[in-house]
Amino acid sequence: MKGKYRGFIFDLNGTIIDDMVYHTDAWFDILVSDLGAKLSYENVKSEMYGKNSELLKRVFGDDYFDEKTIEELSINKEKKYQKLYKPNLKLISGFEEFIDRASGKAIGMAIGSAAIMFNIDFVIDNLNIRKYFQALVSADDVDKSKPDPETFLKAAEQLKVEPSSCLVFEDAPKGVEAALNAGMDVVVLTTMHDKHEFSNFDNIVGFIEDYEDPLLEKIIGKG
Ligand SMILES: O=P(O)(O)OC[C@H]1O[C@@H](O)[C@H](O)[C@@H](O)[C@@H]1O
Repeated sequence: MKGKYRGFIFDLNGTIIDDMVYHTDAWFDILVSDLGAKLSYENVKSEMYGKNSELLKRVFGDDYFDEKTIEELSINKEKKYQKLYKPNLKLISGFEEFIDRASGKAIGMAIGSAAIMFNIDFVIDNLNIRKYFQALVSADDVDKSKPDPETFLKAAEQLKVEPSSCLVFEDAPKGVEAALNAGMDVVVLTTMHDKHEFSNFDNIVGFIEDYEDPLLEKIIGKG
């Protein structure tokens, strides 16, 4: 496996930071408490993929909100999320050491997220990790988000690495599906979903809890 990959593409939420519970809480507040959607907490969790606009249209129907309202709801959700999560904002264990080593081995590094840039900026600037990434692809940069492959294909293009030489780091089944659609292998972070939820996929090279896992040494080598 060592030397197979020339680009690493990281999902953001649940992959670089362990924050999915804060997204679920913020979405539950907006969708259920404020807007009256008939969804359980578990339903909210399973609807939470893709762009905010895609999620709102999936839950309420395509024509329920105008674009201006969708934009406002999306920003309100992220402000709520950032307020809830900020006191706990931290990288998943071993992440910075891992990307620092990968950078030293000339592996290109990107973020490919369904989050809007407002959230990507919030994470990478507060944690001071912007310097590691040569490409950032957010919800604002694609027509269709995950499970569509556009996010990861754009990241590969910006890194100037063939999709087949990119390794994606993801925590969500829809993200693994997006990587499969892009022709990319995946390492799955088990922060939010159990292993059995990924049994349909054949592009997974391994499951890790954090970046201290020995699997990563097999991928980039020692030192
Ligand atoms: O693609 P990522 O980085 O996991 O981000 C996904 C999440 O990004 C959040 O900003 C959205 O509001 C969530 O609904 C979505 O699940």
